[in-house]
Amino acid sequence: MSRKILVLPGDGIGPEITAEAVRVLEALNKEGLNLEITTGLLGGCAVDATGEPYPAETRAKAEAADAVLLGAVGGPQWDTLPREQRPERGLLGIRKHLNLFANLRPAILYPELANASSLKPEVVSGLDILIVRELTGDIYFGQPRGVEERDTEWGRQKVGFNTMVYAESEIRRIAHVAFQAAQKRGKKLCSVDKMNVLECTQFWRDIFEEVAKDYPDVTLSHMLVDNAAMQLVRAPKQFDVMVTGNMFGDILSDEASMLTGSIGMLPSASLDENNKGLYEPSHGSAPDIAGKGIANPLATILSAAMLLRYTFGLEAEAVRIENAVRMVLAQGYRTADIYEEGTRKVGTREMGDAVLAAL
Ligand SMILES: NC(=O)c1ccc[n+]([C@@H]2O[C@H](COP(=O)([O-])OP(=O)(O)OC[C@H]3O[C@@H](n4cnc5c(N)ncnc54)[C@H](O)[C@@H]3O)[C@@H](O)[C@H]2O)c1
Ligand SMILES: CC(C)[C@H](C(=O)O)[C@@H](O)C(=O)O
Ligand SMILES: [Mg+2]
Repeated sequence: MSRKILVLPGDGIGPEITAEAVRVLEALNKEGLNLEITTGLLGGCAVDATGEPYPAETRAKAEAADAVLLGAVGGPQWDTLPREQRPERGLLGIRKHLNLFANLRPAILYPELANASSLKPEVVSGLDILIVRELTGDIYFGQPRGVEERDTEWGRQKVGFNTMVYAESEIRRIAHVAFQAAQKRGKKLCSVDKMNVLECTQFWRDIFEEVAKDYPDVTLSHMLVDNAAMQLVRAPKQFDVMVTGNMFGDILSDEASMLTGSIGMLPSASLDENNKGLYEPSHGSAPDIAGKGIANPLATILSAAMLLRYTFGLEAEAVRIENAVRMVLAQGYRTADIYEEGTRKVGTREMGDAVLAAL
């Protein structure tokens, strides 16, 4: 049986960075992994071609695939479209459609990038955090949402609103993913919420306390999100696995990426209950550098490693890719975002070449 991978390059730097990850997968495929790689449209490029950010053809391809590798979607040229047609809706659409509720975002500092980190080397050296972000609930999807005219305490006027909502079953299933991840790592889980203000997240905390009884070997702690944002830059190594809702996870994972040197280093896996997954760098389409051939492809290449690990159980091949990335960093190859004096500045394609050579 072939292993079916759907590649969705998307917009901006998406096609440039996925091309390098696909070259890595194809190189390994020559050794008989039986990967069957097809491509499709998601995001702004899909809107331009079909009028929809997540067209029916892509939905069918996504259903048929075992795993999806995504570049990134979005860009200013689509920001003024009606909301339903914006590229980001395509991304939210595929996450919801495939039930990809568990988003794993590992923030690992490679020793060679200690000086590229936003923090002092002694504060970050050896950093290895896993952020588990719930991905298909929260204020991102909650109803009601919109803009409408209402009577308010300041008179009748237009009001914008979104709703933060989590069902008990949604909290339980992400809690199990997080506790099990913690069991495999340092047996320490920090759940991040805003229970001092938001009922929804008090409920989140209460459910986590209940689920904790199933995992007596894991130490559960709780932290308010504002403090967590501060602690991440003060003393990030206090964390091992962090778990939080969709919106807080979005923000904290971008913050954590800078501890690793660049957002161009942070891969991610978005999984359903059966390890069908979508794999993508945590960053966006970077319109400011798109088409210049200078984007860092390593987050996408590392996402391809996660794809082999989580969807196909190909641990040895995943480790090979990760070791190749370590090797190119040790050899001094740097894209502009992680460049420092004394290293070799390369573009997207040359970085891909270096990873292939290291493989
Ligand atoms: N998963 C996704 O598809 C995704 C994620 C985030 C943002 N977006 C979309 O991307 C567009 C741009 O968003 P943004 O500017 O806020 O965030 P962004 O992550 O695209 O860019 C933020 C900054 O990081 C830099 N950067 C990002 N990836 C890089 C890489 N691989 N190598 C080097 N530098 C990199 C960019 O040049 C920019 O300066 C928006 O339309 C947004 O909605 C998509
Ligand atoms: C583009 C956007 C919808 C997306 C999100 O907020 O989830 C992105 O920021 C991410 O982190 O994957
Ligand atoms: Mg984000």
